[in-house]
Amino acid sequence: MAGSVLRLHDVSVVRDGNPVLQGVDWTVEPDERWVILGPNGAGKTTMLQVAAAAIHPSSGEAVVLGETVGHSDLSELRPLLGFASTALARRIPRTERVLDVVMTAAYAVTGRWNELYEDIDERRARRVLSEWHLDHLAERTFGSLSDGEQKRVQIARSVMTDPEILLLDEPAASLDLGGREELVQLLGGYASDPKSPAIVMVTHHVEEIPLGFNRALLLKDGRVTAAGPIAEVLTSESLSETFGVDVELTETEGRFTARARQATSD
Ligand SMILES: Nc1ncnc2c1ncn2[C@@H]1O[C@H](COP(=O)(O)OP(=O)(O)OP(=O)(O)O)[C@@H](O)[C@H]1O
Repeated sequence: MAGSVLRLHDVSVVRDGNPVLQGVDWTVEPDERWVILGPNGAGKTTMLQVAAAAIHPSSGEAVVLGETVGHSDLSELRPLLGFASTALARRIPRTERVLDVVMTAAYAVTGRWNELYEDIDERRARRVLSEWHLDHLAERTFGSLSDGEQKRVQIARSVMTDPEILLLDEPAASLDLGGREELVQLLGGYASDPKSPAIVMVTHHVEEIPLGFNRALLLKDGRVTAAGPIAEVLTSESLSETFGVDVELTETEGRFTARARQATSD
């Protein structure tokens, strides 16, 4: 689509009387891949929920894929918004066949089911499974997969409908080193493909930022402390300020690591 995929203008979200997001301005363009970082409770998941049009701003304006949230019927947009989170994954029946977990994402799009669609959807689901290194697991049940495999299935499901924006809430959480690296590598390949949609990923760890991610947004207490090109925004200083810890950030060949600096005694 032409134009921005997401535009937030002076967005605030109040929950239980508490400001969770305050005065957020943010624009996401189709070729951008964003990482959102910030301390626990900073409002990261809430940002994704606004971006997914799952919640309305308490004030300000959110425009998702050209439609203003709260002023338009967004049901037609749903298939164009890919979303993967642990909360969503909990709703997937453990006994469901992996192929069906991915393929059912398409039912919501077509809203119908006949042999022609079955064929097209199954072929697409198998192709998506293969892209996420899951083809050998297509006939297994979701509950029998490892955490890493389940995470990849969630992402495969969220890209099945060929979305225009992909929103990922902590996709590498709870993965061991091998699982994390496999996922980060696959996400890196996906993010680097110009045909891929805009991507927004929330994470707690800079180590989980895949190659190809080109924008970063830092949140603290519901406010954006920095947003823009990743090389400008992700610095030792900005992370230290946002997390309230004296942090040293290192970048090696496009991947990041962060650690707290040792306190020095005078
Ligand atoms: N449904 C809700 N009702 C009341 N408060 C909420 C609700 N959802 C979130 N909050 C509060 O809003 C704040 C931001 O929550 P959010 O989940 O967006 O933060 P986060 O940055 O994703 O946190 P974490 O890193 O811990 O996942 C928190 O203080 C949280 O307790």
